[in-house]
Amino acid sequence: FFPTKGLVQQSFKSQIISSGSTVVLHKPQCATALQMSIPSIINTVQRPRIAACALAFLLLAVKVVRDPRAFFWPGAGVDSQSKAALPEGSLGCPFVGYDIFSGSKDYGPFAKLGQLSKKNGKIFKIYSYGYPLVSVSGVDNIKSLLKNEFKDDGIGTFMIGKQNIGKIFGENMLLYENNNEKHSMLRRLMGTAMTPGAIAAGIPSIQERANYHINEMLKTNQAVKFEDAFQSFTLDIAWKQILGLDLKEEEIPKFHDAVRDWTDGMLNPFFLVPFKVPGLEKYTKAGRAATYLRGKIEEKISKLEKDGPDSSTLSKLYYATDEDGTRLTREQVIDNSLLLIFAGTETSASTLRCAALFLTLHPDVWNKVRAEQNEIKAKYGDDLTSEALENSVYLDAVIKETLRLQPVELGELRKVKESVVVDGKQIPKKWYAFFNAKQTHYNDPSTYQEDGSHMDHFKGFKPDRWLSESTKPKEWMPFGDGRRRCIGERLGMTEMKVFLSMLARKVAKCELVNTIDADHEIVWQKGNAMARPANAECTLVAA
Ligand code: HEM
Repeated sequence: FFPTKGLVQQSFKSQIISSGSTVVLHKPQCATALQMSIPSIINTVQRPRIAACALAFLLLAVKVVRDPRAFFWPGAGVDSQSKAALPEGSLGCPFVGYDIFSGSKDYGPFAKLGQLSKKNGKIFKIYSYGYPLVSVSGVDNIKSLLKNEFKDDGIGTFMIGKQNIGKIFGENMLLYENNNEKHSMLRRLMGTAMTPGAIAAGIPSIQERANYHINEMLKTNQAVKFEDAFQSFTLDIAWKQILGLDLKEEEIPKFHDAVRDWTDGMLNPFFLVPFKVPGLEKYTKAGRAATYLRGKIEEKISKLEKDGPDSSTLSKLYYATDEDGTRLTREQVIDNSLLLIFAGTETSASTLRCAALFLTLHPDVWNKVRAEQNEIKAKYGDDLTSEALENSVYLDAVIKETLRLQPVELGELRKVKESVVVDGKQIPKKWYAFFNAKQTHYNDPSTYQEDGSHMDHFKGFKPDRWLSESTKPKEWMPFGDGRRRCIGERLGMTEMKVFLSMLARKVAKCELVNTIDADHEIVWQKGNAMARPANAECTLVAA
């Protein structure tokens, strides 16, 4: 009776007073008195409460009945104006959805997304981490979605959101620019660093770094880890080619660690908290790494101002000038140099690790790569040029086939500003859409096999399919599409080709040591942005 104790007494009192006599209440009488008084208690006290509860309940029931989806999966309301149906697929567990980021040993990152992609059609809906999402696959569907990018009633890029990034990530990065004009301007100016001529000028320094790492691997008699070699190689491209730094041998590991600490910080969801509070960033590893990297870029800009342009990407960004004389600001140069490191390192290193794995699993393919490189070397000499790389057609096919099997699985999330219809399916306003490259590759009619073997790493890796128009995959988009298509595609392809062509010239045989488990399956790392074989070690035999 706790909440109504006083009122029960009050009610008794009123009955006693109304009978006009003195009453001693014994226990049974007490119960009867209580029974008698319940209606009046309810009348006096509970009615407003019950009424409030009932009203709330009613409102809730109306909400659930009117749009159960929006209730159980907040944010997943439907645009009732649109006649198009929602995509197929289930939103998953109410309020929670699916953990699409979860990976597994036999699949790698995004195993859950992979499972859902296999189960559903080309366009399907899911709910994850509080967001209603639509996965879009198929080249035509993806083009149809992305053509709305940057329109006021179209789609914008979501990810973390520019306002949350702060000093550590850089507010001027192309990746977070959702303003149409600003994005176009940044891309035009940054594009000058990615032209065929600009990339060709960087080939000698990329080759020098590839040679260094391959020679280091060949020096040891032990098994070497792909991971170490490829990550160090792409991190070297970052300081040597992208930033154009002249690091002393002893400073190279410091630079590598700084990039790793900085990117680890950015990929950690908790990092955003300290970086929203100005000044706190310097107390974190990622913040200190960002300060070091910014310092290096500042030093290089001062050098460029003193000595004039050189062949680095940073120099191209610094001197890029638009037709109307617009140039990138100092902050734009710094932030976007960092972005190129962020976007280019992990992607190229992971793809190289997969390519090396597939080449070691397929000695026949490796031998063909070697035969081609021997011919190229005989024709163009030891020094790699853009011509030599362009004519390395089989090597090109190896990399494309690697990216067909292991593309970036989850494209950037785009928030849909006004409902769009793709292939007859509604993607409602305020939902998020992303392009699903792996499902696109899976469903490509020119490679499709009923048993799924066209995506199998053992049976499906066939670079030869790229050599003829009739067998060439038609649905291939590992670099995305539309206005945000990867700006570093040419540089990435060049880095990967340079490394693998030097490897093929210097190494006769690679044998895997640790990568395949007892069930003869490849073991994958689980928690990265791109698939990477775990424990990938091999022994190398020099050519
Ligand atoms: C194997 C190598 C690579 C792959 C598979 C890859 C893939 C991608 C993908 C899928 C996107 C997103 C496109 C979209 O959302 O529409 C992207 C964007 C981007 N990539 Fe790459 N990338 C690679 C290498 C590089 C390299 C080497 C760089 C630079 C040095 C780079 C810089 C960028 C940038 C700056 C963007 C954002 C473009 C924008 O928002 O306008 N990428 N990349």
